[in-house]
Amino acid sequence: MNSNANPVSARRVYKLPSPTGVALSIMQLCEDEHVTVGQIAKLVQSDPALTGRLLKQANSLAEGLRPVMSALEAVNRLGLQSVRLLALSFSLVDQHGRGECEHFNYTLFWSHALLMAVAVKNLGEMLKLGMADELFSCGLLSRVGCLALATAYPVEYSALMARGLKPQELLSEERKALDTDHIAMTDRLLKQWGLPGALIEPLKFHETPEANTYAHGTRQWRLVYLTHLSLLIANFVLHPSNESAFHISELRLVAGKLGLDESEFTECVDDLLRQWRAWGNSLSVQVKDVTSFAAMKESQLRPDQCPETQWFKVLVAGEDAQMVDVINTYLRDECKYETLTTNNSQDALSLALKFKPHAVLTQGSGPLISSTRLCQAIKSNDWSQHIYVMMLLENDDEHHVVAAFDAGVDDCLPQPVHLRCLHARLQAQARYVRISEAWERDHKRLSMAAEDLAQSNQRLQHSALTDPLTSLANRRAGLHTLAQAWSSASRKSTPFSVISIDIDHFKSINDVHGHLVGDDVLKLVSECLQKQARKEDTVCRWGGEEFLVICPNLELREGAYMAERIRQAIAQQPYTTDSHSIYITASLGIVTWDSYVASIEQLLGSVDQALYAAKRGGRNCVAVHAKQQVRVLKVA
Ligand SMILES: Nc1nc2c(ncn2[C@@H]2O[C@H](COP(=O)(O)OP(=O)(O)OP(=O)(O)O)[C@@H](O)[C@H]2O)c(=O)[nH]1
Repeated sequence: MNSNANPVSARRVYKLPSPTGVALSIMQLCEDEHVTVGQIAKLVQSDPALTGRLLKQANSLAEGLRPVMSALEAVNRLGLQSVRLLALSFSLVDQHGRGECEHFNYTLFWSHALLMAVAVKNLGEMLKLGMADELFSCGLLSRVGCLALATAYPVEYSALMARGLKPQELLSEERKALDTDHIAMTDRLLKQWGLPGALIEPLKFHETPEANTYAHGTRQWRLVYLTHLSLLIANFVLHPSNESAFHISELRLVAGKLGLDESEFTECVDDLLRQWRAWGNSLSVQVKDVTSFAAMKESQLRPDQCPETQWFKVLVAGEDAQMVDVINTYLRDECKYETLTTNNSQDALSLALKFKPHAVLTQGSGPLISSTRLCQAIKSNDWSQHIYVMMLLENDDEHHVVAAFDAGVDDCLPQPVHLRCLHARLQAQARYVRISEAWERDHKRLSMAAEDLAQSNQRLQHSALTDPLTSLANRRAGLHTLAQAWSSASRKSTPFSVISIDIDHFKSINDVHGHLVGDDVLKLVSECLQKQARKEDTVCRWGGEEFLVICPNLELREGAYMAERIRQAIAQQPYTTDSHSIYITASLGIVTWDSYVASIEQLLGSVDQALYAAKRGGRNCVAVHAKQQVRVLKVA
């Protein structure tokens, strides 16, 4: 495809945030595998601001160590990879403090990014999830995709920003408008700049942690929640809202998921707020003067700081300018609502789209049809149908009232409007909005808790039935499978075979090479068994160095072949280290269900007898228990 055909993608090629000057030279020099610390330190020295910031970083990491005083010492202490990432990060902060994208708030972006940087670093270090400088850069650049979109598409992105989208709407709107989104852009840039892949991947889920597919509790999973928690902290500090109570409980919930208790978490947040302010001074990034997390929580929750109605937004649309003005002044000054007005009902819908009011007052003094149309339009859109629409009727006769309700209004008031009546009705609606928002929050919290519970139940169930060393089914799960196979075989009179495998002289492997090697040998044998088993077979660790393979629909003859194949596979796959190989063999017993076998215990007793016969027969061989007799099949 001709790239010029799409001006947006053409611009993308060269207009992205990138390091310049000394930082760029450092990044280029670091690509040379023979570069020395001295060469990098010399470059660092040529930029006094960078030297100062690296010294600060090097000294902050080294509690109790002698303070470093020179660029060379700082580079030595931090390491080349850290210096590279920090130089990149600082350069981006310096270069992109402002830009062309009119409605993109560059100051807020960096303030937020810096708070995320310190949060990811501090919490990540506390949770032992990575190296401090890598975590810092990862946090700082975790949303660099937003800056990239503002840089690459200043006009289009400015239009998106002007719409005041909710965070959860931003991604899809970016994709619609730009055919990409900030998460994809962040991913692309971080890969290009060489941040560690192990940090970049989990970062993709920092806004939507519930979408991650990592196993619960793994490092990757914890990194997802670490970056999500850092995002919540930064949002809480920098975007206080009337939903503070909800955000605080969300913060607690996520901190709890990461195993942080309340006081530990509060202390850590206070500490990172202090460091955020210090970094703000050093990087000339504007930060908020926040004293402590506890104080913030309190002030955000104090009713006098957040009047009960300040959050409630009303759009007043009507052609009678004087009346609109009177109503607006009353709602804004007396009722403390956030208001917006228009005298043109044609504009009202597009204004509603931007302003996202909780209520729309439409005045029917002009042709009633325009108010009715506005109401129909509001009620027919997904995004606006929940908005409370009140029509102010010039004439409250039966015909007009019915027509208004037919159009979908939620309420009507006759003119002249009694302002206190209007207020009372809007108050009732505000209460309703509050209750439904609280219900949604509770619902979300409950679903999160239910999801947690379901996950921990799953984990419990899994660990109750799984051998932790080999991840095979354990004895308990094996017994359950045996019972199922037994009942199916008795019902349908179909055969099933059980093969018992015991590693030969395993004790001496432990004695000679140590238990860790012994463990590895057990894992190797279990992998080998899984490879040899059919899809419908169950391989389980029966105990110690003994395994059981339960094979439905397998007759004795085929079972004996399979046992022999297993024996050979184990014998042909030694455990190898750099210095030596350990040759492993196993003895195997096999029995097939037959109607003369009275119980599972008897079946297990028979397979045991076969196994001991194989051991007595010289090991590394298969013995069969059939027709009340035991026979060694083959001695290797
Ligand atoms: N490394 C390791 N060793 C284990 C584990 N479970 C059991 N063992 C060891 O397995 C060894 C089994 O030894 P024995 O029962 O004497 O059997 P063996 O040495 O294989 O001898 P034969 O079966 O007669 O060939 C013991 O030393 C146990 O301590 C485990 O999970 N890891």
